[in-house]
Amino acid sequence: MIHPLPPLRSHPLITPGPICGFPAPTDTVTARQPRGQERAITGNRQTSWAFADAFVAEDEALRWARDRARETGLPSVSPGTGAALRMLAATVDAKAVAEIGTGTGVSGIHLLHGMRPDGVLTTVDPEPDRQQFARQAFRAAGFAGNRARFIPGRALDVLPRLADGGYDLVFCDGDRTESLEYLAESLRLLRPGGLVCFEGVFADGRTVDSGPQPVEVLRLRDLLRTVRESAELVPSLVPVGDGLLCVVKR
Ligand SMILES: C[S@@+](CC[C@H](N)C(=O)[O-])C[C@H]1O[C@@H](n2cnc3c(N)ncnc32)[C@H](O)[C@@H]1O
Repeated sequence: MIHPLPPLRSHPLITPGPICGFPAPTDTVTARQPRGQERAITGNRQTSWAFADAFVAEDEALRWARDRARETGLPSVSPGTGAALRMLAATVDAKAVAEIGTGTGVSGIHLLHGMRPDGVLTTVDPEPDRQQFARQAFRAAGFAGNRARFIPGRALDVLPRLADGGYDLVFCDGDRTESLEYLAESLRLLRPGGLVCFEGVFADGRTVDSGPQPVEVLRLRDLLRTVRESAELVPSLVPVGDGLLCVVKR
């Protein structure tokens, strides 16, 4: 006997009414003039971008960590970038993740959510006050103290002390002028099949701007060229947040 599927709305995980900011259903579509249509599509693209960035909801601990970052004028990963990091950590079944640039812990919480329940995040930042906020945020998010190892210091002083091939994922969100050095260190730290991600490679649009650019943008371009030309790497530049460069080490 075939049981008819229940209507979608009656599923316990699906709430009736507008969800995730979808517009209300409509029966009528008004024909538009071509120019109006172009404007609408451009507007829809921006709305789609904002929709994608807010697609995965953030909890109280993440909001707290974001507020601490905002108070100190520190950028943190966007919700969409956080969701991508969480998904990527889950995809590689990450047990060991290294993070450059702890900040107040926004990216760290997302990474920990995606990692295995016994996974450990090693996070490096020269500012102990920021790491202290991150420690509190991780606790508020429900992670046991042994899930994170906080190392105060600059990445290029600390990373050489970490084990070769011992990491599933490296997330780089520190000093953009050191991007190429972070790549070299990350490739040493990663196991084959591991993943390195770089936050902020669009540099607010300056990476593709033809005008004169600061050294951090020139280094980001060097990074992009290097990963694109390497036969050992599988790169993808994901247009989320301010640009997330993801690179798999074969
Ligand atoms: C953009 S914030 C990181 C935000 C964090 N990933 C988040 O989403 O919450 C950049 C951080 O990198 C740190 N930083 C700057 N230079 C660094 C270096 N050489 N090594 C490691 N971290 C560095 C800064 O102190 C700052 O906390």
